[in-house]
Amino acid sequence: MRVLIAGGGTGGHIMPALAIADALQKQYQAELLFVGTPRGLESKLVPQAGHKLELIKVGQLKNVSLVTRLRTMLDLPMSVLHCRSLLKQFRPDVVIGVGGYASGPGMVAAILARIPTLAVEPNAFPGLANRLVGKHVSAAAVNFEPALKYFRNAQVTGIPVRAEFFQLQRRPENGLPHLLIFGGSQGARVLNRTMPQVVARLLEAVPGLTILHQAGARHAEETQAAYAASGADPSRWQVHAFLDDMARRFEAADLVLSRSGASTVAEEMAAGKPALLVPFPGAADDHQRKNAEVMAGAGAATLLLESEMTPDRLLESLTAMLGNRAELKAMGERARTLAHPDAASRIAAMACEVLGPGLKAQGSVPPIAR
Ligand SMILES: CC(=O)N[C@H]1[C@@H](OP(=O)(O)OP(=O)(O)OC[C@H]2O[C@@H](n3ccc(=O)[nH]c3=O)[C@H](O)[C@@H]2O)O[C@H](CO)[C@@H](O)[C@@H]1O
Repeated sequence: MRVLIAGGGTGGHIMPALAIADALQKQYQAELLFVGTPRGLESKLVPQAGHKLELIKVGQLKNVSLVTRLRTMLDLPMSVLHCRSLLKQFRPDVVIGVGGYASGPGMVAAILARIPTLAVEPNAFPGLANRLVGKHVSAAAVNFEPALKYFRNAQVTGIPVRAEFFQLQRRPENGLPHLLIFGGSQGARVLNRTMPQVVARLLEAVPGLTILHQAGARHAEETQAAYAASGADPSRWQVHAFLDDMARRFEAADLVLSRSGASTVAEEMAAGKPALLVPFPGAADDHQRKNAEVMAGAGAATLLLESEMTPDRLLESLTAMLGNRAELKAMGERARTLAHPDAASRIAAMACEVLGPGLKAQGSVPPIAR
């Protein structure tokens, strides 16, 4: 079967797309083509993973000036036409839209050409592209239940997370507490600025606590300096620019303080880690807040809005959470029940399900577990 995967932008879109591609190749020997934009992370990550990538021009619509929005609107028919010619050349049996810039034109072109489509939505509130095509797709795979209503034939499959997040050792009952702080791939300025103001008091309030803080490449130096100037015992905290071995870092943590990007939250669920979530308020349509609400609603995380996050409120929340190990453990277990270890294979199976019966008969397509 031939599958075209459209979309990208940030790691949050492209990482799940690559995992789905992997499952499609392994389970169904699928032939793949990615369609993305030159400014998205896909232009680096997709060729690196050994896949073919076609680039189209698509502008931004969210959180940009009116002029940029108008230009994007004017460019859109051209992007759809470009996708249409790619569809003619590649002749996919199904088009998967993973959200992000190239997803909208790719899916619109497929729907107009009556090619089966599968939308993948990582966030609790879908992005603009997926909201526009949601009711016209053949089926949709979503990460969170609140997103179901925006699509036709939608199922909660979760989004793929690296396998090692599911295989972590449980924390020892009586070990010294450890806090992991990270703000997504670029770090979170508000965490970088607020933590140094409270770290000395936090370490005093929670005996034995150690902290690992990922600050992002651009802010690591100043965050490190602010921690150093805080007077906190330097043997009990570390600041890093980026963490390559995130699963191991999760394993060592009793609590994670983070943003609530879709993959971040999915990894916390997979790892069974309780979290204090501070959604990025600038995320399109405030979707990080909705992602966080799903985890908090299940009793697996505490939600702290950036607008309400004074240093004292942050200190209070961290001290209260770290001071109650039994509750942290229970929250972690609740997080684990929300995880979806079979997300990639279920999404690959859904891609097969939306094909016509003739094509389905060519591959061994397992029924979708409901
Ligand atoms: C600012 C913004 O709009 N971000 C969006 C973007 O998230 P973005 O791609 O930034 O964030 P996600 O939380 O989805 O993923 C971050 C990924 O980076 C990894 N990581 C991070 C730091 C580090 O040091 N090492 C490391 O490996 C994490 O383990 C995770 O796998 O796409 C997501 C999926 O649509 C959205 O939910 C987010 O709201």
